[in-house]
This record gives sequence, C-alpha cells and structure tokens, in this order.
Amino acid sequence: MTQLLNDSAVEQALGTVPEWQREDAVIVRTTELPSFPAAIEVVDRVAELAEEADHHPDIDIRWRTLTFRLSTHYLGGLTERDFALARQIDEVLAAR
Ligand SMILES: C[C@H](O)[C@H](O)[C@H]1CNC2=NC(N)=NC(=O)C2=N1
Repeated sequence: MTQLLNDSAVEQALGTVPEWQREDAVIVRTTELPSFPAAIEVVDRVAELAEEADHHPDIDIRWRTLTFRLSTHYLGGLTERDFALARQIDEVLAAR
C-alpha cells in the first residue's frame, strides 16, 4: 500500500536521486538535452515508463530543457512511487 513518506524517509530517499531537489511535497529535476527532438524522445520514453507504473510526472518542456516534477497527487505528498519513477527517469537520461 502506498504511504506518505515522513521527512526522514524523504531525506533518505533523496540520497538515491542526487540530481533531484525537494520542493515541499514535490521532487524536481531539470536537465538540458542537445536538441528539441532529443528532449521529446526522452519525454516519450518517460511517458511509457509512467504508464507502466501508473504514476505520472508533471513535465515542463522548454526547447531543450526538461523539468520533471514528481508528487503522489492522490495523497498530496511524496511516496516511494515518486522516487521509483525518479530513478527510472535518471536511468533514461544516463543511457543517452
Ligand atoms: C487512477 C490512477 O491510478 C491514478 O489517477 C494515478 C495516475 N497517475 C498518478 N500520478 C501521480 N504523480 N500521482 C497520482 O496520484 C497518480 N494517480
């Protein structure tokens, strides 16, 4: 069962995703790709992973810069689902 993480659990989980920052009930990562098509390819792959996980990031696309925001909306805070998808997004970006 998905449960909200307390602050100490969030801090511990943040250690597994060093590229991400916490903003209250959200974790955020911004990254720049070499081109707009490259950015869209990343978004497309993340969309597949999000569908598989039934957990979806908010994605801001500005030319080559992507910003991913993760929070568990139905609980109004951070859960392991957010960090699991964040790790998958990190893998997509690292594989480029
Ligand atoms: C019905 C479906 O499982 C829910 O609406 C899912 C969809 N994707 C989701 N994504 C995120 N980030 N938070 C949610 O609470 C959520 N809920």
